[in-house]
Amino acid sequence: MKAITYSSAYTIVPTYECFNRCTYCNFRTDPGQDEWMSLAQAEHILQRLDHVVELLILSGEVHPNSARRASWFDRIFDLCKLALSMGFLPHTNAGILSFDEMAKLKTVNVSMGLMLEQMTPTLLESVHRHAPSKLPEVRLQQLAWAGELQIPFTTGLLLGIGESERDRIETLVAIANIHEQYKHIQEVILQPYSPGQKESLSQAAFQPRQLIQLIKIARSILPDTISIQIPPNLVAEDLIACLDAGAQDLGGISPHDEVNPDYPHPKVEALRQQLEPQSYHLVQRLPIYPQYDRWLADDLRAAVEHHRTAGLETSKNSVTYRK
Ligand SMILES: O=c1nc2n(C[C@H](O)[C@H](O)[C@H](O)CO)c3cc(O)ccc3cc-2c(=O)[nH]1
Ligand SMILES: C[C@H]1O[C@@H](n2cnc3c(N)ncnc32)[C@H](O)[C@@H]1O
Ligand code: MET
Ligand code: SF4
Repeated sequence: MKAITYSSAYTIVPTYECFNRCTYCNFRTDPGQDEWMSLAQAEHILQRLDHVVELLILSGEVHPNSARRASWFDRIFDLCKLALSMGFLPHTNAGILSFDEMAKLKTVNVSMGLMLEQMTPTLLESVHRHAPSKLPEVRLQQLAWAGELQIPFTTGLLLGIGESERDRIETLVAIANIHEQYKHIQEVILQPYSPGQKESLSQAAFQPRQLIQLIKIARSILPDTISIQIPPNLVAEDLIACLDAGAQDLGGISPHDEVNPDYPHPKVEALRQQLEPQSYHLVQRLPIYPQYDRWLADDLRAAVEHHRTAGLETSKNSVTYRK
């Protein structure tokens, strides 16, 4: 039996407003068109969650020069603090951050994330023409800063947005290189672009056959300690083939996929039933991988350790985490 991991997650969205206009996005609204999530609203939601460990804070972006940037950042910080105080483990992906913002968020997150997406600059003339946050060198710099700050980090590729096969390999090599320097990448998401209702791009989804091939290539480029994550709701009937190719993680399983709202996440029990007959054992993990616990400040490390021991006591399906 091979272990396949997932995280029991819930996603909150501080705001859907975003100054970028990625043509494949089904998430964003225009700046000023969305009311931000209040702490009271968040508390109301969080109080009702059962069996959720990870709180994923996923946000649209307010322009760094906007007068509202500071209050946007403060809201995200406060939401993380609230989540921690209620026993959840926060993982934030709020797009591009300043070094100072990233350093502050490290104090209230057990891990963070940002998709590198693709390194090729050609996309700046197509899907990212109106998305200043998607400059490849800016995103690569974010990964470097996360490394300098010793933040356990999740990144990944967005596939099928106009890149070539060679571009994908270059992006994987860029991730491997930055990890070589800082050793901070805990997982890489291979995210097939999947068309939704709201976007303007509206092209065919990334081909499963290509995804399976890419998982094998990624496995040969990335070190073994980096887990390859695939979203089960976007690969549907090809899930087992993806696992056979070397993917080991299914990411955060939450009631809604906020990024791909047209593709609901399968239930954990349904996934388990799909995996077990194929000799794959579904195991819950935390949003931080055990080898990074030592990078956390004392309060965060205590929260994580609480979950690791609680998990071992209450679930016969949980992993024996090794230090
Ligand atoms: O439900 C989702 N979770 C997404 N997650 C959540 C992710 O699966 C988990 O938060 C991490 O694996 C940590 O447990 C992301 C996290 C990142 O850091 C970067 C990108 C994503 C993308 C998605 C996504 O499209 N849908
Ligand atoms: C949270 C991450 O989700 C990815 N993302 C944004 N839109 C889509 C889509 N239509 N399909 C798949 N992934 C998407 C982006 O790479 C973003 O960084
Ligand atoms: N805006 C951020 C990004 O694209 C995170 C949310 S995307 C729906 O990287
Ligand atoms: S993908 Fe992220 S950066 Fe791009 S428009 Fe959507 S929310 Fe904004």
